[in-house]
Parts: sequence; C-alpha cells; structure tokens
Amino acid sequence: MKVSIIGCGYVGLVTGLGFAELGNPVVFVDSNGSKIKSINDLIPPIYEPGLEELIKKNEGKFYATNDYFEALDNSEVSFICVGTPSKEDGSLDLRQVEEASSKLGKALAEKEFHVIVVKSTVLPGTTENFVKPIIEKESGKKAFDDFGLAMNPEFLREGNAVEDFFNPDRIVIGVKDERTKSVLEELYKPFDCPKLITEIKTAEMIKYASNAFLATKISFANEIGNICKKLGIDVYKVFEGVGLDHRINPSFFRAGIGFGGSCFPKDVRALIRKSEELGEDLQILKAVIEVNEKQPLKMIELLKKHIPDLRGKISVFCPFLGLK
Ligand SMILES: NC(=O)c1ccc[n+]([C@@H]2O[C@H](COP(=O)([O-])OP(=O)(O)OC[C@H]3O[C@@H](n4cnc5c(N)ncnc54)[C@H](O)[C@@H]3O)[C@@H](O)[C@H]2O)c1
Ligand SMILES: O=c1ccn([C@@H]2O[C@H](COP(=O)(O)OP(=O)(O)O[C@H]3O[C@H](CO)[C@@H](O)[C@H](O)[C@H]3O)[C@@H](O)[C@H]2O)c(=O)[nH]1
Repeated sequence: MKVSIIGCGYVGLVTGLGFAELGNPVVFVDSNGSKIKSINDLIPPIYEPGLEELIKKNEGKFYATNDYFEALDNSEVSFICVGTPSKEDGSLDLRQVEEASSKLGKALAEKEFHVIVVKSTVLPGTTENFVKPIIEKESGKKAFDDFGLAMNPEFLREGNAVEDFFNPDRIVIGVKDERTKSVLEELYKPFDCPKLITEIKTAEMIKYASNAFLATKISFANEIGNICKKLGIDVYKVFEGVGLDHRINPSFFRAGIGFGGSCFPKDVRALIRKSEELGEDLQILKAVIEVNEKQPLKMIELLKKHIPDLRGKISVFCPFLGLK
C-alpha cells in the first residue's frame, strides 16, 4: 500500500522507513528543506540504532518532498506525524497539526478517496474536533464518507525506535468508517501483535493513559527509592521482587533522577491541563509531576552526603530546576 508520512521526526521517519521495509512505497513530506535533502541523500537526520541500515537498505522505495499534492497523488494513506509540543501553560501547541491538516485538505480537494491518520500525540477529541473541520473546510469533502480519518497512536521509545516499530506490544487504531478500518488492517497485517480497534477519541486517550501510567510507575519507584536510601535498602532489588508479581510487571520501576525525555513531562502536563478545563482534578498525576520535579534535588542531597565539599565543584542540570 502506498503511504505518505507528514513530518519526518523520530516518529515519522521511523514509521515511514518501517513501512518501506515491509514493502510499501513511501513518500516523506517535511517543511524542513535540510531534512528532505538528508532523507533523499540516504542520511538519517536523527540518530536511532538501526536507522542508517534501514534507510540505505530501502533505497528506491521512498523519497522526500515538501509537496503535499505530489504526496497525496502518490499514496493511498497519509500519516500526520508532526510535533505537538507543550505551551507555557502545559496545553498542546497544535500549530504544526493545524498546518499539516490544512495543507492535506487543500491537496485532498483534487483527489478521490484517501485516508488520513493522525499519529501525533493529541488530546482526546482533537482528531474529530480540530483536524476534521480543517480538512473538511480546505477540501470541501466530508470525513468518513469522501475521505477516511483515523487515529493511530505511536508508542515507540527514542533510542529503541526501530526495534519498537517492528515489535510493538500492541497496535491501537481509532476509526469510524469501515473503509478506513480495512485500509489500516491491511497495512498492519504483517504485525503479529494484539490490534485494538476503538473509537477515535478512545485511541487518543489510550496514548495519554499509557504515558501517564508509566510516569506514575517511575515517580512511585522514586518515592520508594528515597525511603530505601534512608533505610539502607537496595531499591533495585526491591522492585525486582515487586515486579515478579505478574499483576505488576517489572519494567519502568528504575529509580533515579526522575523522568525526562520528549514525551512524559509534556503528555502528563497536557492531560492535567485538559482535566482542569473539564473541572476535574487529577491529583495522582499532579503528585507524579511534583515528585519528579523534586527528585533531582534528592540526588544532589545524596551527592552532597557522599562528597561533602561539593559547592563550586560540580554543576548538575535538573530538567525542571536548571543548573544547581
Ligand atoms: N519522539 C518520540 O519518541 C515519540 C513517540 C511517540 C509519539 N510521539 C509523538 O509523535 C509526534 C511527533 O513526534 P516527533 O518526536 O517525531 O517530533 P519531531 O519534532 O522530531 O518531528 C516533527 C517533524 O515535523 C516536521 N513538520 C512540522 N510542521 C510540518 C508541516 N506542517 N508539514 C510537514 N512537516 C512538518 C518538522 O520539520 C519535523 O521534522 C508528537 O506528537 C509526539 O508527541 C513522539
Ligand atoms: O524505569 C524507568 C524508565 C524510564 N525512566 C526515564 O523515563 C524517561 C522516558 O524514557 P523512555 O520511555 O525510555 O523514552 P521515551 O522516548 O520518552 O518514550 C516514552 O514516551 C514516548 C512518547 O510518547 C512513548 O511512545 C514511549 O512508549 C514511552 O516509553 C527517561 O528520562 C528515562 O530515564 C526512568 O526514570 N525509569
């Protein structure tokens, strides 16, 4: 199946090259000219283990452009993989999604049935209440009828992205119309993992609930770890024991400096912000962020204890607190 990928960052590039490896011709679209050149020169613009081999191995099965019309002409399904960064207040900055939806809509006006899939992490309701009206306005077409619209969250981890693409724990497809459902089922046929078909807003929420739960596990491990330190207990052994309970699962209990990365802090904050708009107080998740913000200071306390005269000798960068 011919695929186009809108936005060639971690998610877009890995997803597109993964689909190419599985035999699907792929057109990459990005607004950044140097990324386009780099992809066409077979040089991955980001580092991920296995990505360089993948891009070289699939030469001739993909190309990159900034032309949405050409991309839609040469594909049956487009994945929106642009960034959804945080604004100052924690809410999502949807400008990249807005621009991509608008340009896809314009190109769609000249095409017969085409499927558009939101892969970017967006809050529940965004695909149907934000992306859909933009595409409908720009294309003059009706979603779920003249074109397909779906939400397919991505769960890959930076540093493990290629491996995660080919071996996902599950594939979640939020979809409404039968035609789009069969297009995505066909595309994901080679994957031997549970495939969950849901409502569009449910798929959006599964992504947030997953990241929020993983972040909660880490903050929990850090709180237990802080007591363990005081009691002289090895926290790693504790969670080895805890994780042996099949109801719990041993992963993501590694205590340390707290979670960072490009997703957990942004996604947990966005969910908290959204819940505030809805008049709900997400107390657990607020505590998860609070514990995480304090954790680097705990590490500094620990360092000070072991190296008493630390002042002026070492700088530690804490994601939320700056240099300490
Ligand atoms: N990085 C991860 O590990 C990860 C994992 C799962 C989900 N996600 C989610 O996936 C989305 C993408 O994340 P990412 O890390 O790949 O982002 P990124 O910032 O690395 O890449 C976004 C790409 O989109 C391009 N772009 C921006 N506006 C565009 C437009 N209008 N048209 C075409 N291209 C445009 C940018 O130039 C950039 O190359 C986000 O919503 C993120 O939360 C990220
Ligand atoms: O036991 C653990 C595991 C992770 N971390 C920290 O948590 C952060 C996130 O790590 P990781 O999940 O490996 O990387 P990400 O690339 O941020 O991936 C997360 O965020 C992505 C974007 O949503 C999701 O797709 C992935 O499933 C989810 O794991 C990092 O700061 C890690 O150091 C811990 O402190 N303890």
